Amino acid sequence: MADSTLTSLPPHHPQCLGCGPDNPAGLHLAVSRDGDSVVTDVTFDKRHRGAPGLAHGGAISAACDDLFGFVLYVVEEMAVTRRLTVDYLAPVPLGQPHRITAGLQRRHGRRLHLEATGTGHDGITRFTAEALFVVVDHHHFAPHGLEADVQAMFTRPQRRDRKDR
Ligand SMILES: CCCCCCCCCCCC(=O)SCCNC(=O)CCNC(=O)[C@H](O)C(C)(C)COP(=O)(O)OP(=O)(O)OC[C@H]1O[C@@H](n2cnc3c(N)ncnc32)[C@H](O)[C@@H]1OP(=O)(O)O
Repeated sequence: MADSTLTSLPPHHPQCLGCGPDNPAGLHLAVSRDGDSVVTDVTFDKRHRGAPGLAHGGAISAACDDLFGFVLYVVEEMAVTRRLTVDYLAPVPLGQPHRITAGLQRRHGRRLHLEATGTGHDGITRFTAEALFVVVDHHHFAPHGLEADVQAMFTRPQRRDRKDR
């Protein structure tokens, strides 16, 4: 991504499956904010193979889910996935970059309705996704992780946004 209007966002945490730089099995998504949307350019490779030469649907789903987790930086709420739906419109070839764009479609109380679109650099939209996230507080995470990590996650959006693209 080299667009000048984008603001890069920090990973959820270093070991996150979607965006963690230290997760050897991760997708290593680099995510930026573009207004009220978030974007990432993902290139699936042989680790993400489903059918020969094509990305596994679960890998595509994971990329969408994690990107939805970055809309939370825009909404400035912590929330988790309650429901995720992916429409696989066309096979996604390995080795070809796809830009996924996600944003908030509407909010009802704790319910955040999110939507995403994945389009190849050839202009073909190959998948779309919708999700229901439910707003939670730090008690949701605290029993399962280090308290410091949880607190960092809650304060990071405001502290670590940076303009560098
Ligand atoms: C270190 C930090 C790292 C943080 C790192 C963050 C990384 C982000 C990564 C991407 C995101 C993920 O993968 S998250 C991981 C995968 N997801 C999870 O593990 C979540 C597991 N599920 C849960 O914990 C729970 O079900 C919750 C918290 C989602 C919701 O439980 P709850 O709090 O009891 O809420 P509940 O009453 O059931 O539902 C809330 C509201 O939603 C409505 N609702 C519920 N289901 C539906 C539905 N299918 N369609 C419509 N509406 C629904 C209910 O009617 C209610 O409306 P009303 O009464 O309010 O009107």
